[in-house]
Amino acid sequence: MGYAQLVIGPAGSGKSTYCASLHQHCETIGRAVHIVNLDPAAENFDYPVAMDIKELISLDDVMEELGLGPNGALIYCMEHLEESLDDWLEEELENFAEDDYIVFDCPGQIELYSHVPVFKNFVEHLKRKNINVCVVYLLDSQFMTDVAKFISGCMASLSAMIQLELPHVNILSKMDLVRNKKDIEDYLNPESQFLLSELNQRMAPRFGKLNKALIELVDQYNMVSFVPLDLRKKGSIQYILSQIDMCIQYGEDADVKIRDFDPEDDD
Ligand SMILES: Nc1nc2c(ncn2[C@@H]2O[C@H](COP(=O)(O)OP(=O)(O)OP(=O)(O)O)[C@@H](O)[C@H]2O)c(=O)[nH]1
Repeated sequence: MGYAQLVIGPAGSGKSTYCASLHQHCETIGRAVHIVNLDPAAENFDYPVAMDIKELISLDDVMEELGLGPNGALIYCMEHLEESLDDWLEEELENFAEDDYIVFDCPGQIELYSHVPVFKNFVEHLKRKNINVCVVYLLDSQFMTDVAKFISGCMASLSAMIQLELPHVNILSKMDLVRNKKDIEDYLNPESQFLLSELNQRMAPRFGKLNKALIELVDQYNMVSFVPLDLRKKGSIQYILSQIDMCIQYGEDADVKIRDFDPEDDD
């Protein structure tokens, strides 16, 4: 049995930074984790790259040779990955041991998880290899300055949840940039009518029913349960890792002791 995280989220939400911090943390606690780059446009990495899609195909080559723009070229690259699941991916996965823990750092184009079936097929392939996969969706905490951005971020996460049908952990990234916790509490409290009243204020009255339905959808899918990630706090990444481990049943048989961590603690 192997284990994997599929790290997704909008562009710039902090996916690669999370992967690098996770790698560093695992190194400190003596736990093996392999980070894989699945972004054909990525250039610089703060973690050792265990496997790289750019060895299969690179965005620059596709743009140059096919005369495509960045978005078209990205879709082309990912469709090429999809076509190469049984050969390139299969061969690359052979370099890992059966019970290895792999973290896939994915591109930020959100349509890859909502419209295009590439990641659906990618995770199906991993499942056939007996790998337990968890989706880790990062949302930038700065989205919580704007109700429309927050709702669209939630909807994107929800689409990925429905499309990929995997255990799913939502992370609120860049918590070090949140000056006042009160600012985000309103967004995360389903009881407060804050989101609905903000949306209603923004839009014409005829959208009232639509706004209500959207907010109910967010509540029903438990989308408000975000785990905060504050890289300044020592226990933050370990807390997130333990949540994900639980989802994919990693280390169930091992005698692992994880210090209880309260994400609200400052140390
Ligand atoms: N303050 C702060 N900045 C962060 C944090 N995480 C990421 N950043 C910054 O946010 C920017 C984007 O971070 P990345 O990790 O490259 O984000 P990404 O989601 O991998 O981006 P794409 O690959 O473009 O989709 C960089 O400038 C990071 O330094 C964080 O926890 N706190």
